Amino acid sequence: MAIELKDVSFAYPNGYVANEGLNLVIKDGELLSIVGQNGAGKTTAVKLMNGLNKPSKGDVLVDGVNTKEKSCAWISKTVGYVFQNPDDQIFNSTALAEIEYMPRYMKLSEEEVKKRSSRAIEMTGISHYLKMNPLDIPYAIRKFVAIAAIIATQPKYLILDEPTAGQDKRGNEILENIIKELKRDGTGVIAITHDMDFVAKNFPRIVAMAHKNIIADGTAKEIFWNSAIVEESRIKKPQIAQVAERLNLPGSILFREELTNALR
Ligand SMILES: Nc1ncnc2c1ncn2[C@@H]1O[C@H](COP(=O)(O)OP(=O)(O)OP(=O)(O)O)[C@@H](O)[C@H]1O
Repeated sequence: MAIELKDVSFAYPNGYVANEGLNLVIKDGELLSIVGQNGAGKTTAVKLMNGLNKPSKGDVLVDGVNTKEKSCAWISKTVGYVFQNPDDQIFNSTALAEIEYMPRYMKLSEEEVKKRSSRAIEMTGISHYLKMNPLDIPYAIRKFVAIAAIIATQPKYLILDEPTAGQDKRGNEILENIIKELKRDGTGVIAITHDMDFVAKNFPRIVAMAHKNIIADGTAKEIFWNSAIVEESRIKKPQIAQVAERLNLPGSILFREELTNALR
C-alpha cells in the first residue's frame, strides 16, 4: 500500500503552476522528509496527497484510490494533514474539544474517543493546556494541539507541514518521540521541514524539491553530501556535515559520533 503521485501537476485558481510532473511513491510505514527552498512547491505537493489539492494533470493514488474520485474528508481518514499554521486548522474553543472533535465526527464510541485522545495528548505533552482556548496557548504548544488532533484520528499516513518551525530543543525532542512512536505503530510520517539536523537525525528518506519539482530522492548522506542537490534546492547541510566539510574529512559525515571517530 502506498501514496503514489503519477506525473502530477497542480495549478492554483489564479493559473500559477506550483507543481509540475511530480512522480513519487511513498510506501506505508515510511518516514520521509521533504526539503527545499521557500516556494519550491512542498506544501502544494503534500496537499495533493490528502486531497486538499486535486491534480490539474496526472493522478494521485492513496492505497490504490484516485484522489479525484473522493472528498478530502474521506481521504483524510487515511492521510492526516497537520497544517503549517495551527490557526488554519484549529477551530474549537478548547484544546480538548479540538482533539476529540474528529474521533467523534468519525462516530467512534465514546470510550474509543477518550482512548485515542488520551494517547495523542500524552504523545504531544499538552495535558496542562486541555481546558484552555487554543488562541491563548503559546504558538509552539498550539502546534502540538494541531498535531494531537490529527494523531487522534489514527491516520495510516501523517503529514506534518513544518512541525519544527517555532520549536525549541524540547519541542524538537517531543517531535522526535512522536515520530518514533508513530513508526512503531506502523504509521508513515511525511514531514516538510527547514531544520536539516532534524531531517538527518529522523528521516531515512529525503525528497529534495526545487522549481516546482522533485530533484532528488535518497538518504541523508546522498542528499546532503551532493553539492549539486544542496545548491539547487538551496538547503543547508546539517551543522556536523558543515564542520566535516570545512575540515575536509572523508566519509560523508552527518553525526557527532562520526565526526569524533574521524577526528580520532
Ligand atoms: N493559493 C495560492 N494561489 C496562488 N499561488 C499560490 C497559492 N498558494 C501557494 N502559491 C504559490 O505556489 C508556490 C509554491 O508554494 P508552496 O507553499 O507549495 O511552497 P513551499 O515549498 O511549501 O514553500 P514554504 O517552504 O515557504 O512553505 C509559491 O510560489 C506560492 O506563492
